[in-house]
Amino acid sequence: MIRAEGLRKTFTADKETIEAVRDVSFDVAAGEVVALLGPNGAGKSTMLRMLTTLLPPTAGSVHIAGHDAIREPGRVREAIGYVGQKNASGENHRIRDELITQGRCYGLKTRHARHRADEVLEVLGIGDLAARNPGTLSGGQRRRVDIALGLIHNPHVLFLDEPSTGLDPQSRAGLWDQIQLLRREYGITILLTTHYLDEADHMAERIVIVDRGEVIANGTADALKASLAGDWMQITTSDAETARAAARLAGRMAGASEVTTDGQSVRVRIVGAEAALPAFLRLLDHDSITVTRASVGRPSLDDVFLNLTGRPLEESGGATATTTDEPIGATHA
Ligand SMILES: Nc1ncnc2c1ncn2[C@@H]1O[C@H](COP(=O)(O)OP(=O)(O)OP(=O)(O)O)[C@@H](O)[C@H]1O
Repeated sequence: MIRAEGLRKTFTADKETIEAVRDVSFDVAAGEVVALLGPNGAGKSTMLRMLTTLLPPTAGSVHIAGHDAIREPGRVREAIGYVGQKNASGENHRIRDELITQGRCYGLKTRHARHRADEVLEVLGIGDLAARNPGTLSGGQRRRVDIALGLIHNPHVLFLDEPSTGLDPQSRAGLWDQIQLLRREYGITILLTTHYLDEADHMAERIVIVDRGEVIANGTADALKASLAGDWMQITTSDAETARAAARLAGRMAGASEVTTDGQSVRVRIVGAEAALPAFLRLLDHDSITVTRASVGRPSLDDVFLNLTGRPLEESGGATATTTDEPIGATHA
């Protein structure tokens, strides 16, 4: 449904050349929800603007729903909805009227535009706001109006540029549910950009990680975590010296890639942590090391980004506030 091949964009500002997007290629299948995840300035918005015909690429090609975005921009615009970072609605018109006007701009007959306006308001859970002016809405409600505007002409593909930036956690969760519902109701293909790890993890079936204008990884969250970061196991001992002795044992285990201690605790990044933990506990027992707590867990997407780039997404201008490693089990000795 979406195909980008060898996409490049070079800007010139103050005699400086900025390679915002460098040789990017990826596909999105019909009905998929894919997130472009990367820190501020990674090139996500620039990619989206090229995919949606708003910006001509310096090189490369874009096909959406079988249409060439450079040669047939009109056909592409008919097939897509685009929700940018800024609010799309004005301040002073009633929401339903604004939706109908937008539908008319897309060539819908007035009756059809009214019907679609009611339908999208209902699907997005904002039917009761139809007569309100956008200026009176909360951030989360207003973002839903933006999405309603992007959906009015019943597009095959919806592009969302940072859909939940600036929203509180409750509004973000509500918006995610609505976007999932859209996909279930309409089978719509969705490509969103985000610098929130939890948004990519929660929303997307596949994640394309971008950094400095390039795609550095592409896969499901589970596959990226499994292949690029490894599971972890953690134990707590009686004191710091014992923890250091346990860490030395962990370092000798097959598949252990990173061993760290923090006071009485030892954390080990290891392939197949669930299977490795009993073996580790047996080694510790053999050396008479008492363990008071043991757990295993999966890495977060932040670990994936760190492994790929050598720096955490947060330091790179991404947001990790609500993301932590996911525990997959814990035992107490
Ligand atoms: N019109 C422009 N002129 C010059 N440079 C630009 C222009 N638009 C974007 N850039 C630069 O291109 C790079 C990529 O910007 P882009 O907005 O695509 O990143 P992003 O990943 O969407 O970031 P954010 O998450 O902050 O929105 C940045 O270095 C940016 O400063």
